Amino acid sequence: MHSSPLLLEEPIRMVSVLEPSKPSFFPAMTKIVGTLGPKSRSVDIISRCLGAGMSVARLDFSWGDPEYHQETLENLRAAIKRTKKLCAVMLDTMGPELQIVNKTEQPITLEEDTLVVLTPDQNKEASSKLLPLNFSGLSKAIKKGDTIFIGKYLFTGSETASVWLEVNEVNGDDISCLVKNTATLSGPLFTVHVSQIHIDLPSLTDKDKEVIRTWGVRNNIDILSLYTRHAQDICHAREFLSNLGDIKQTHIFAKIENIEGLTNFDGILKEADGIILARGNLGIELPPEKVFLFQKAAIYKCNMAGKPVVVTRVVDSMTDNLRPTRAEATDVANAVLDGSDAILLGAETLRGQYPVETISTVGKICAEAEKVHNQDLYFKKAVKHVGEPMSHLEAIASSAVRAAIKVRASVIICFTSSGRAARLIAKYRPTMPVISVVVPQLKTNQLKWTFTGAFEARQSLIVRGLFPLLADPSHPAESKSGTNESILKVALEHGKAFGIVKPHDRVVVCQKLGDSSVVKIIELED
Ligand SMILES: Nc1ncnc2c1ncn2[C@@H]1O[C@H](COP(=O)(O)OP(=O)(O)O)[C@@H](O)[C@H]1O
Ligand SMILES: C=C(OP(=O)(O)O)C(=O)O
Ligand SMILES: [K+]
Ligand SMILES: [Mg+2]
Repeated sequence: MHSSPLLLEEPIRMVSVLEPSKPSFFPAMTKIVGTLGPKSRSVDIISRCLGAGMSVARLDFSWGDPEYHQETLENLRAAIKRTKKLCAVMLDTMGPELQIVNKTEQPITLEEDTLVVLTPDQNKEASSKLLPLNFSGLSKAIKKGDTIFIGKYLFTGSETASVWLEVNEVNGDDISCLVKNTATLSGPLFTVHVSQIHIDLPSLTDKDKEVIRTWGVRNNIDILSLYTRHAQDICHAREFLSNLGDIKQTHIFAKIENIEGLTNFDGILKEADGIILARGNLGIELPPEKVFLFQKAAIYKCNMAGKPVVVTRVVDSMTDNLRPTRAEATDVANAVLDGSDAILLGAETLRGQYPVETISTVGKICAEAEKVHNQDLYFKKAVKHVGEPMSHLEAIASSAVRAAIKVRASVIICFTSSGRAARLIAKYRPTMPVISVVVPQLKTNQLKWTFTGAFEARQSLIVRGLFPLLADPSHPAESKSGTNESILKVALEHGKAFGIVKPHDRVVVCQKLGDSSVVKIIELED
């Protein structure tokens, strides 16, 4: 891997640190995924989250029933209507996640140096002596001396409510463990992580399939987040989706949670539409001094492949605090400089006290980091990596970005149907927003005629720098004629309303005229 010595544009003027960041009407180029739950499911709060810059909502089926998530989703839809802001929907599966259900929800205190038994008998009640696990195969996969981590669902790492256990003895299906630190586990659900073992459960479990087949299909989900250990996991999930009508278009994001996913990363990246670096679990699995290395190596590979990459667990402490720690604030900026497309918030929005403030704080940090990202160096690396001869579309996309930077365009407008052209432009990390104008196409499945475009538009809401606009379906006939003038007008109006296009600005447009793809530079009047 070639790593970059210069992620920052240098030298940074020291006084720029003291210049207040301009209040921006426009969100950061880096996208924010918010997990919706108890503290973020009313129409009012979701509207404010959208206003603060959330562009993807994650509904996590590791927890909650379909009716609960449906209610949240209906509220999201109402908030989208109210705010007129687009938002994609991500369904997160449970996969082979190990969990302990605490039916009584009474807090459980585990004392250092005492013993606790993990049992697969889920009829038992959780207590400080016995913890019922949702998996019966663990005793066969584990041995004396292994380490087990148990945390609150969406553990943040900053709470004192996580516990480390050391396996003392395996007795049939039961595992007796030594408690390494005193902690009180609270809440209805705890996540269990065992380092470096293979959990013999499919990545897409029967429960996940049921949720996708019913809830996912009913709601036309845009993105599926899949616990991934192997490229085959993605292929299987895609095959499963292919038989489910419209959601065969759903993008599959591979969530890399453990060493298996890390080892098979290249193959997974080839098959997936995007990658989520689940640093919560990975951060436990890897030695602390190696976490940054995986992050940088993985993001680089995603960037060069032109596939979106999402980083999780950035501002855990904002679950209970209005300000992030310095380490967290710096970590967000570094994730942007490393090249991530989006930041995923978990506990912060799901059960945190400040979901809206967290989104806006993370957005502000991202925006500052984007300003000093060394685009020039990045661009050269990306072009070199592609090599020559380039495909036509790759040449067009990179030229559009280069031209836009050279003429200081305020925005790039890209016409696209499949979304491919817009994603390729984003790959070259333009410093200005890209309005991806998705032009609907009429298609039929022999039963009915429908327009494509809505999926494609929403799916770009997780890509750095892309701001989709779904063109009016009354336009597609015109797009065939290749002029698109009236759609372009709408896109410019949209840019003006957003505050990113002003009179006399230069704009780069990428579109097809007849059979040729063209990049043109236009100078606006007033
Ligand atoms: N409806 C459209 N009108 C004009 N140009 C378009 C349209 N859709 C795509 N293009 C242009 O065609 C080229 C291929 O884009 P791409 O997104 O790969 O389209 P698709 O895969 O849907 O044909 C790009 O230059 C893009 O800007
Ligand atoms: C996002 C993560 O996991 P989960 O799906 O459990 O929230 C993570 O581990 O970083
Ligand atoms: K999950
Ligand atoms: Mg996790």
